[in-house]
Amino acid sequence: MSSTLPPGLQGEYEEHVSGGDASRWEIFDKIRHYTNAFIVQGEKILLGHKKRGFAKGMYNGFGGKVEHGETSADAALRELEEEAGIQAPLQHFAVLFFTLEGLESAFYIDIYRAADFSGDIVETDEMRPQWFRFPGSTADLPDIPLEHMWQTDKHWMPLLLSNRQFVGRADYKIVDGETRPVKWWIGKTHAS
Ligand SMILES: COc1nc(N)nc2c1ncn2[C@H]1C[C@H](O)[C@@H](COP(=O)(O)OP(=O)(O)OP(=O)(O)O)O1
Repeated sequence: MSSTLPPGLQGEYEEHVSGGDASRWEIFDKIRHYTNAFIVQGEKILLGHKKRGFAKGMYNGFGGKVEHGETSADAALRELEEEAGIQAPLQHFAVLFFTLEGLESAFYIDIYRAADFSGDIVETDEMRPQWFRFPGSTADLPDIPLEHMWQTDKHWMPLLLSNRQFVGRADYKIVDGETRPVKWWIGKTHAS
């Protein structure tokens, strides 16, 4: 099954969803390592509204570049504290690999997940944190704002919420002035 994985990914996964078969996978020279952390508690998930820089105006988990000399796990903890003011027992959960037309490096993103956290959630210069309810939940919270997230997030968000590990790749291009996925593949762990 691993032979079906797109370049940039490793492991044993079964196809969950794919698209854009008319395109070939983009070739990449350089990879930049990033993290992205999600607090998933009961039937709610904590997301941040990006206030500046890359992907300003979009919602995402909390994360950023892994700095020189730092492990991915250290970077995930640092970015969560810098962007949301909290500490959490983050567990490595998934890997996403993206190329974005116009950027020199591909993104290799370690996704982390935790159910608990400590500290007070605070708005920072970079992110405004907010809780959202799971699809189907009656909690008094807004729905996950998928229309203001990266377009491929809707394919793996159900796996994150249902605690199914996954890997995925998407190649994004500028089409009619909009950044859109032209080819994608998401794989999930085999059912036990
Ligand atoms: C293209 O698809 C993407 N989808 C999702 N869901 N997340 C993505 C995608 N591409 C990048 N990301 C994530 C990876 C990181 O968590 C952030 C980007 O981090 P940022 O550029 O803000 O990194 P910092 O180190 O915080 O940067 P500055 O210190 O320069 O602000 O998006």
